[in-house]
Amino acid sequence: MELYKEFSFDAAHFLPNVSPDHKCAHMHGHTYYVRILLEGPLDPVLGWVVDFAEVKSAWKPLEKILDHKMLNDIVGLENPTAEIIAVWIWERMKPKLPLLKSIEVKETPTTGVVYSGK
Ligand SMILES: Nc1nc2c(c(=O)[nH]1)N=C([C@H](O)[C@H](O)COP(=O)(O)OP(=O)(O)OP(=O)(O)O)CN2
Ligand SMILES: [Zn+2]
Repeated sequence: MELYKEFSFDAAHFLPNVSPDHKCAHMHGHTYYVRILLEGPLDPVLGWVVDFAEVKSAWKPLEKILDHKMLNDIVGLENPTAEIIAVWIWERMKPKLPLLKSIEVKETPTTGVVYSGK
C-alpha cells in the first residue's frame, strides 16, 4: 500500500550556476509543493501503513527551515534546484520514515521532480 501526505512552503531562491541571462539567475519566489510518498504493508489491526501524523511530525522541522526563507542561505541548498531540494528533503526524512518511497517537489503547477533515493 502506498500513502502520501502533501505540504507546501514559500521561499525565495536564485540559481547561481545558470548563465546570467537565464531568468532563474535572478532572485524570485515559489510556493513549493512537496509530496511525501511511503510504501509498506497494511497493519491488520490499525488498518493503516503509517499514521499520517507521523509523516507530518517528520516534515515539520524541515518546514521550519525552509518556509519564508532564502533557500540559497541554507546549508546544502546553495544551488537550490528542485532536484537538489528533493534530495535534501529525502536525506533528512528517510532516517525518520524508513518506508519513504519518494519525494516530489513542484516549483510551479506544471514543473516538478520526483526523487526515489537513487
Ligand atoms: N530541471 C530544472 N529546471 C529548472 C529549475 C529546476 O529546479 N530544475 N528551476 C527553474 C527556475 O527555478 C524557475 O523559476 C522555474 O522554471 P519554469 O518552470 O520555467 O517556471 P515558469 O513558471 O516561468 O514556467 P513557464 O511555464 O515557462 O511559465 C528553471 N528550470
Ligand atoms: Zn525558481
